[in-house]
Parts: sequence; C-alpha cells; structure tokens
Amino acid sequence: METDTITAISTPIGEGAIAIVRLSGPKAISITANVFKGKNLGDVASHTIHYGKIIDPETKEVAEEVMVSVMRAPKTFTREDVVEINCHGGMVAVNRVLEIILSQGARLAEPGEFTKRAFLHGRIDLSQAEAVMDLIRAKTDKAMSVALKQMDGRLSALIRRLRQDLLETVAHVEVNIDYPEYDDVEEMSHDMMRTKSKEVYKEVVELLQVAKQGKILREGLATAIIGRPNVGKSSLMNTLVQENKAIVTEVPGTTRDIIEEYVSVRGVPLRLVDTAGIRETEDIVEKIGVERSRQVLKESDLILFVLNYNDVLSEEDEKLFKAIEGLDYIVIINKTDLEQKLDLDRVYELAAEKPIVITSLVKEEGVNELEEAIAKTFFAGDIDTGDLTYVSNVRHIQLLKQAKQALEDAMEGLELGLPLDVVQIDVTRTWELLGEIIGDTASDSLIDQLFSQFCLGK
Ligand SMILES: Nc1nc2c(c(=O)[nH]1)N(C=O)[C@@H](CNc1ccc(C(=O)N[C@@H](CCC(=O)O)C(=O)O)cc1)CN2
Ligand SMILES: Nc1nc2c(ncn2[C@@H]2O[C@H](COP(=O)(O)OP(=O)(O)OP(=O)(O)O)[C@@H](O)[C@H]2O)c(=O)[nH]1
Ligand SMILES: [Mg+2]
Repeated sequence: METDTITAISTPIGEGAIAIVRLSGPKAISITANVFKGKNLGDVASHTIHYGKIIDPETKEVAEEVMVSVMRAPKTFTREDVVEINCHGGMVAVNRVLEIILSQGARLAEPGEFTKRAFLHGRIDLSQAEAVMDLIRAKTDKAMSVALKQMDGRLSALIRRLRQDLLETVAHVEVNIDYPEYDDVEEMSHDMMRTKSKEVYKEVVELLQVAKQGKILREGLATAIIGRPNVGKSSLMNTLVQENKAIVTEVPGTTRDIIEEYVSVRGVPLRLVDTAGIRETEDIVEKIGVERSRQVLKESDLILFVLNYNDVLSEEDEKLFKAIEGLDYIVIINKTDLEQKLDLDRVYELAAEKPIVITSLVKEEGVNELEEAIAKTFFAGDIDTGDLTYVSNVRHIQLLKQAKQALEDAMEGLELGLPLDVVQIDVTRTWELLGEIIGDTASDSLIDQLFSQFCLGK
C-alpha cells in the first residue's frame, strides 16, 4: 500500500471565494498540525472543521487564515487520513499554503491520485472511478445523471452479477472434470452452460444496445450544419445556441473554419458544428475549410442540411444530397420570408423519408419544429435516464463487444457439441473481460493510464 502523504490544490485554478488544499496519507494530520496555529489537530475528533492560521515555518509569520477539516481513516474519500485546508480564493494564498505543506514532507499528487487511492483501497471500483471523471467533464444534466448512477455502482453491480453467474458454471464444469464418473453431472453442466451463456449474452447485448445513447449522453450527438454558402448555417447555429457565436454576414463564404458548441435541445445534448459552406471554390483558405467540412460529414451522428427557399436548387445541392445518402439528416428550408425560388417537389423527392423543416431564421419561425425533429430523430421523444443502466464509456463498450464475441464462441461450441472443458475457455474469457470493466482483472499499466487522465487534485 502507499505510504507517502500526497497533496494538491483540489479546486479550480483562478479566483474564487475559497480554495482547498487537500492532503491524504498517514502524515496528513501531523504535517498540517506542524504549521497550524489553533487547536492541536492531533487531538481533534474525526470529521470536524477548525479555524486557525497557517504559519510559515521559515519566517514564523502568518501565511494564511484558514478552516481545516480533519478526517481520519478509514471513513474518508481515500480511506486514508485526509485533511482539507480551506484557504481564501485567489492563487497566491493557496499556492503559498501548498508550498508550506510540501516543505513539511508531503509529495505533490499526480492527476487522479486521490481517486486512485480510493480505488486501490477498495472504496470504489474502476468503473466508479471512471464515473468520477465523467462527472467532472459532464456537459449536460443528462450526462451528469448517467455519471452519478455509474458512480453509485449500478453498472458495477450488474457486471458483478453476470460474472458470478459465469463463475458458477465454470465451477460446475470443474467438478465435472474432477468427478467424471457422475454422468448426470455432465448433462447438467451442458444445460447449465447453455442456459447461463444465453442469459448473460442477452444482458450484454442489451447493455450494448443502449450504449449508443449512453455515448451520446456523454459526448453529445455529433451534429453538423451543412449547406451551400449564405443559406443561413451560422444563423441556425446561433439560434440553437441562443448566442451570437458564429459570424453572420450577407457575404457568401463568411465561415472559414469549423465552429463547435455544446447545446441541449429538448434534453438531447448536441455537439453542434457549423461548417464552411460547401461549394467548389478557388479561394485557398476557404478551400481548406471546405475540405474539413467534408471530413466533419463523415464523423457526424446527425446532419442538419440547410437549403435556401429564395434560390433554385443547384447542382451543388443535389451533390450534397448524394453525399449524405444513408446518413441521418434533417432538411431545413430556410429564408421562407423571401420569395420562393426553390423547387419544393424536387426537394421532397430527394429527401424521401427524411424530416423536412421550414424556417425563417430572421423571423425566428420554425425553430420549435426543428428542435422537435432533432429530438425525434434519435430518441422517439425524450430520453429516459431513469431505468436503464447506460454504458457510456468507450473502454467499457469495447470490452462488452469482446465479451459478446466470446459468448458467441461459447454458444457455437455448445451447438457443435465440443467438450465442456473447451467451451469453458470462452466462458472464462468472458468472465475476465467483464472483470476488466470494474478493474478486477485490469493490469497496473491500464490503471495508471486511466487515472493519469484525471484532473489534478481529484
Ligand atoms: N470537501 C469536499 N467535498 C467533496 C469531496 C471532497 O473530497 N471534499 N468529494 C470528493 O470527490 C465529493 C464527495 N465524495 C465523497 C465520497 C466518499 C467520501 C467518504 O468519506 N466515504 C467513506 C465514508 C462515508 C461515510 O461517512 O459514511 C466511505 O465510503 O468509506 C467522502 C467524499 C464532493 N464533495
Ligand atoms: N431573409 C432571410 N435572411 C436570412 C435568413 N437566415 C439567414 N439570413 C441571412 O443570410 C445571410 C447569410 O447567413 P449566414 O448564417 O451567415 O449563412 P451561412 O450559411 O453561415 O454562410 P457561409 O458561412 O458564408 O457559408 C445573412 O445576411 C443572414 O442574416 C432568413 O431566414 N431569411
Ligand atoms: Mg456561416
């Protein structure tokens, strides 16, 4: 187990009312007590907070006026002794206190090291630790509620149950191999393995099915606004974001680069991308932008394709319809306040089954209908984060896919009548793969890598 005492500033860099220096480890309390003027922190009850001053050991002068929380192991965030020094906000004061604590023998924590200790001491498992990070990075309410549930151990509990089921069947097979004289055990093992594999398979498939939504909740639905120059793409972006993020002018080719913004539309988190108008162009700067727009298309979950009601359908528009064939898109016919020049019948024909929304962005008309259409495209209404266990983490999804494959191999083996000790290899592999999700069978290097992605001080 770790024996050194770590410390870090656990609040964001910048000005605030309060900033916290946190310590964890066997010397957390004695190190703080050495430089604290007030009650003797060595004597105070656990989980109490105390007013006092931090004294600079070199100059013997008061460095900061603070409140210090003392929390003794094991009922703490890390399961070690934890001290939190609440300083005045602003970087000078906290940095000064941190320097003093470091001079007394604490070591600066690595990113995620507090949470890593909580994991190493068994307070949380790996998927819960990852959820802590997801929570910090959550950009919408829904993403946050998914992370909170995972932190609570919902996914962990489900994975544990599936692993237990698999383990029981493996144990059964072992008995069978050790006592081959009992024929009925052989029969039972076969049936049991088939039944259990199927049961676990069903649950893994379900988890993967909702994973797509989980990923969207976490990262936002990648949504690209495309269309010819000057049709109103940046205006649409600004309307959805409810801010003037993108520059809008009457000059075609205004947007040169890609502008990205997070918005929540009817509970669906969007990672909205405004692109440069797509057309054949001579302008070299614009050309780079157009290239990148094409790239964005490929990486999008949803495309908002804007057309101009006040212009005839061009060859470029037809090309764009071709380019997005097979993708999820919504057609937006904008500038309906102006005279109609667009061949609507042709648009309906090209769009086929896809939703079409009529807007006048300058008059703010059709925006509700558009929001409705966006929400509907992905989730037939609003998304429910209540009942389902969402897997939203790419690492977890990868492992679940591999587990699904291993189970398919096992079931195929059973169909082919392979011996149980052969089929068992795939079942054991599934058990191991699921274990990696919660960190039971995760390697040290994986764990180091995962925790190093955390914020400093968490
Ligand atoms: N001041 C402060 N606020 C904070 C945190 C913190 O570390 N410090 N947290 C940091 O993320 C979050 C709270 N998370 C925490 C999770 C578990 C424990 C903890 O001590 N758990 C023990 C015992 C709980 C109990 O008393 O019942 C345990 O589970 O064994 C503490 C904080 C948010 N707010
Ligand atoms: N009349 C009318 N004008 C609009 C409407 N929506 C946008 N415009 C105007 O059309 C012009 C172009 O709008 P933008 O949003 O910059 O268009 P864009 O598609 O981003 O253009 P590029 O970035 O050049 O590709 C601006 O002058 C807008 O004010 C609308 O519904 N009706
Ligand atoms: Mg633009």
